[in-house]
Amino acid sequence: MSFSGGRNGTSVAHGRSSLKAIDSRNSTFHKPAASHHSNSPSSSASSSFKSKTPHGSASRKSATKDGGGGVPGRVRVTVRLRPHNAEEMEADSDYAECVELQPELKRLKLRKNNWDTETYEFDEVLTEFASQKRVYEVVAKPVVESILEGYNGTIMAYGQTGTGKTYTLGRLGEADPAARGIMVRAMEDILAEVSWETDSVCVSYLQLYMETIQDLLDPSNDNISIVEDPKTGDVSLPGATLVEIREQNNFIELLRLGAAHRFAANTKLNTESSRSHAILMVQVKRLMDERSSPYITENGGSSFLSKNIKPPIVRKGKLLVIDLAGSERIDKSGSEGHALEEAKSISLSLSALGKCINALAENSAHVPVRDSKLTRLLKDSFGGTARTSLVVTIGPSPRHRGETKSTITFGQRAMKVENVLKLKEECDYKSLSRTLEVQLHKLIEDNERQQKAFEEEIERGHVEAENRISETERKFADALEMERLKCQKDYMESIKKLEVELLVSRGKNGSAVMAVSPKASLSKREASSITSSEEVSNLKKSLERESLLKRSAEEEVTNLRKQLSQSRLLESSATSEILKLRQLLESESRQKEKLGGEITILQNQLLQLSIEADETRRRLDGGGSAYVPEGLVSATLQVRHSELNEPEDGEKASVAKLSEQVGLHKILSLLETDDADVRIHAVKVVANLAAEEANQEKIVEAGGLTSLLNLLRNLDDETIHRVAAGAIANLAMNEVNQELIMVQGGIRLLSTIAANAEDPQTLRMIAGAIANLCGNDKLQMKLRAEGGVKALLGMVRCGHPDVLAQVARGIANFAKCESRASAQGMKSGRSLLIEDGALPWIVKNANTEASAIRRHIELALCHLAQHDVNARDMINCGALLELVRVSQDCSREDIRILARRTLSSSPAFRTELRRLRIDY
Ligand SMILES: Nc1ncnc2c1ncn2[C@@H]1O[C@H](COP(=O)(O)OP(=O)(O)OP(=O)(O)O)[C@@H](O)[C@H]1O
Repeated sequence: MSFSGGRNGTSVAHGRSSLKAIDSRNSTFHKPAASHHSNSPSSSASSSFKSKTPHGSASRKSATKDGGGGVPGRVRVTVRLRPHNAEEMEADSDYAECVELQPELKRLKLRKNNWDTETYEFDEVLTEFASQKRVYEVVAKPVVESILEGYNGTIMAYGQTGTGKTYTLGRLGEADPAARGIMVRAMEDILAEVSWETDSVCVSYLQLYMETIQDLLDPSNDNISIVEDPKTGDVSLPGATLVEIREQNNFIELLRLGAAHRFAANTKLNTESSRSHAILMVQVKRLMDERSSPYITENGGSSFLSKNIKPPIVRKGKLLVIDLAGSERIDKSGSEGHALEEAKSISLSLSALGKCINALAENSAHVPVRDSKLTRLLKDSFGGTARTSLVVTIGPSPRHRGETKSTITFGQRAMKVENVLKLKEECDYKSLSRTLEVQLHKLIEDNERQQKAFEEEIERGHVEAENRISETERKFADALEMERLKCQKDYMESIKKLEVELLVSRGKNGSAVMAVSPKASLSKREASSITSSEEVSNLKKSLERESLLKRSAEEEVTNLRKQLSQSRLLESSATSEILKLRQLLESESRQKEKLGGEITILQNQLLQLSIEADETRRRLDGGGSAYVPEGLVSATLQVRHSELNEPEDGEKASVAKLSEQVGLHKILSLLETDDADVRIHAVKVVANLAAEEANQEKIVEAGGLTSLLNLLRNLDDETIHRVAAGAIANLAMNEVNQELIMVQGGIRLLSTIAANAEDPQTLRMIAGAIANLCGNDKLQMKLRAEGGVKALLGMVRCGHPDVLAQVARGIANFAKCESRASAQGMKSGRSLLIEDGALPWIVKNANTEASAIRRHIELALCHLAQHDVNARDMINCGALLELVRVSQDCSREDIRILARRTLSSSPAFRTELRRLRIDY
C-alpha cells in the first residue's frame, strides 16, 4: 500500500535507479509524499503522460509515463446499489426506501430516520439499473489500462454479505454475456492488447481464509507465504500456482475451477455467503520497445554485433482483483462455533484494512500493515504506487441501514487515500544475454560453415591446378618423346639410305673406271652428290620444324607454371582471409565472455539481494516490533470493530456521549421539567436517540414513550408536537413499540393533533408514525377504528410532497396487510381504504412526478387489485387504467411484473379490459 511509501518529504522507491538509495526500514509503512488531490486519477494521468511504446502509442487515452516522479491521484471509490431481491420486496414494503441515489450529482442520500437524510459524495454512484459493462468501465477500465502500461493496480469490492461483490467482480456470464463481471472483462482487454511474441500474462487465484493463503488452483497448496522485496517493497507469493494465459477460454476455465474451490459457509444472512477473501492476481510483462532489443545487423550476408548493445526494457504490471468477504458485524451474522471463528477472522482482516485506510487517510506516520495477511498482501497494491479502485456495494433494505452506513463510511475514508503511481520498468539483462548468446552461436556457426566451404573450395582449386599441370607435363613429355623418336627414326632411315646410296655409287664407279671413260665417271659422281645435298637440306628443314615444336611445348610449360604460381598466390590470400575470420571469431568469443562475466556479476547481485531479502524477512517474521511498536499492536487489537467502521458524525456522537454521561433516565426525567427550553432540548435528544434501533427498546422500557405521549396530550406547543411526534415515529419503527403506542391511545392522540396542525413538518412526522403502524398486520382494525386511516387521508390537504410521500407509504402498507389478511382468509369484504374514500386520491396521484409518492401508490394499487371484491370500485374510479399503465410503464421491473400478474389473475379485470379492447 503504500500502505508503503516514504516519510513525509521522502520520495517513494521506484524503478531500478532508486534501488540503492532506499533504506528498507524507511521504505515501508508510510504515507506517500505527494499530496495532490485529484478527483479523477485517470484524468490526471491522461493529461500528464504521453507514452510511446510499440504497444501503447501516443493515441492511447490513458497512456502514462511518470518520468520517475510518479503520478499523483487518489483511491477512486464507486458505490453500487443492488436491486431489491424477492425477499426484500416482500419484507420491506412497510418501510421507506433507505437509500436514494443521485447519479448525475454523484451523490448518495442515506435515510437517517423518517424525515432526515445524510448526503455523501463518491467518485461514481451506480444505481440498481447500472449494467455490468458500465460498472466495468467506471470501476476497472482505467486500472486495467494502467496495468498494461507497467503500473500496479487494485480493484476491490467491499460490502455487506449479499450486496453484490461477487456479482460485480466474478460473474462469468456464460449464459448471458452482458452479465460478465470485472475479472472476465479485464482479461479480455488485457489479451486484446498484448503481443504473444514479446509479452506474457500470468495468473494466480487465491483465497485468504482464516489468515492462511490458499491456492484456489491447487487446493493442496494451502499455506502460501507472502514475500516482500525489502528494497523495492514489491510483494509476491512465490508459492502460488502461476498459469500463463493466452486464451480467454483458459482463463474462464481457471475462474470456474477457483470458484469451485472457494470456501463458502452459510450464514443467516445469505445462504451462499463467501467466508473468504478471493484474490485474483494477474501479472502482465511487456517488452516496451522492439528497437531496443539487441542490435544485430545483417550486412551483406556477414553479421556482426553492434557496439550499441542496449538491454530491452520490460514493464511489469500487477493487477489484484479482490472480492472481500462480507463486512457484516459478527453479532448480525448470527454465527456460532466454527462459523463464529470465521466471522472473527474476517472481521480482524477487514478491521486491519480499515485501520490502514484510516492511517493513510489521516497521513499518519505509521500504517499498521502487519496486522493481517490481507493488509500485508495489499502493501504494494493499495494506494501508494498503485492505481486503486474500490467498489462499495450496498443493498436497498432499510433493515440493514446500519451495515449500509458502515460500508459508506468505509468508502468515504478510502477516498482520502492518496496514490503516487510508479512505473514498474526494468532492463531485461537476462533476455539480452540469452539473445546475444543465440546470436553469437549463430555467428560462430555461420563462420565455421563459411570457413569450411572456403577451405574446400581452395582445396578443390589446388587439386584441379595440380592435375592440370601434371596432365600438361605428361602430354608435353609424351609429345617430346614421340618427336624425338620420330626424328631419330627419320635420321636413321636417312643415314641408312645414304649409306646404301653410297655403296651403290661406289660399286658403280669401280666397274665404270675399268669400262668407261673418265668423263662419264665424273658426271655420275656429280649427280650423286646433288641428291645427297637435297636430302641434307630436307633433314635440316625437318630438324628446324622439330626445334619449333620443342619451343612451343616449352612455352606451354612456362604458361602452366605461371598459372600454378597464380593459383598458389590465390591460396595464400584465402589463407589470410581465413586468418582474419578466425580473429573476428576470437573477438566475438571475447565479447561473449565479457557478457558472460557481466551476467555473472548481475546474478551475484541478485543472489545478494535475495539473501538480504531473506534476512530482512526473517527479521520481520521474528520481530515485527522493529517496525510496529509493541504498544501499538496491542492497542490496535483492542480497538473494537464498531469503533473502526463507524466514526459517527458530530451530532450523533455528541448525543450518544450525552446519553452516556447523563444517563437515559435523567434525560427522560427532563421531559417533564417545567423549563420549556430544557424540555424541548430533552425531547430533541430523545428523538435523536430514538433514531437508533439499539436505543428504541431502552427508551420505551424507561417510560420514554409514555412521557412523549403525555407531552403531546398536555402541551399545546407546535415545536413540542413536531419533535415529540418525530420521536414517536422513530419508536414506531419497532413492532413491539407499535403495539404499545396503540395501547396507550397514541393513534387517537396523533389523529387529533394531525387534524389541527398546519406545520408540514409536524404533519410529516405524524404521517410517518401512522405509516409505520399501518404496516403492522395485528393493528389493522384498531388503527382504522381509532381514526388512523382517516387522519392519514386528511393530511393530504397540506399538499407538501414529504407529507404526501408518508401518506402514500401508509396507504401502501395498509393495503399490503389487508391483502395478506384476505389471502389468509382472515378478512372479507372490500378494502377499508376504499371504504374510507382513499381511491380517488390514489388514482389522482398514481402518475405523479414525485417518485417517492408514485412508487408507494403503484404498490398500493397492486395490493388492492389482488382481491376481486375491490375490482368494481377500482374499475369505476379509473384505478384499473392506472394499473394497466403501471404494468407497462413503471420504471421498476418487479412492480411491472406484479401489476401484470394481478391483471391477468382477476376475472373482473380481464372482462373489463376485453370490453375496452385494451391489451396488457
Ligand atoms: N446488481 C445486481 N443485479 C442483480 N442481481 C444482483 C446484483 N448484485 C447482486 N445480485 C444478486 O444478489 C445475490 C448476492 O450477490 P453476491 O453473491 O454477489 O453478493 P456478495 O456481496 O458477493 O456476498 P458474499 O459477501 O456473501 O460473497 C446474488 O444472487 C446475485 O445474483
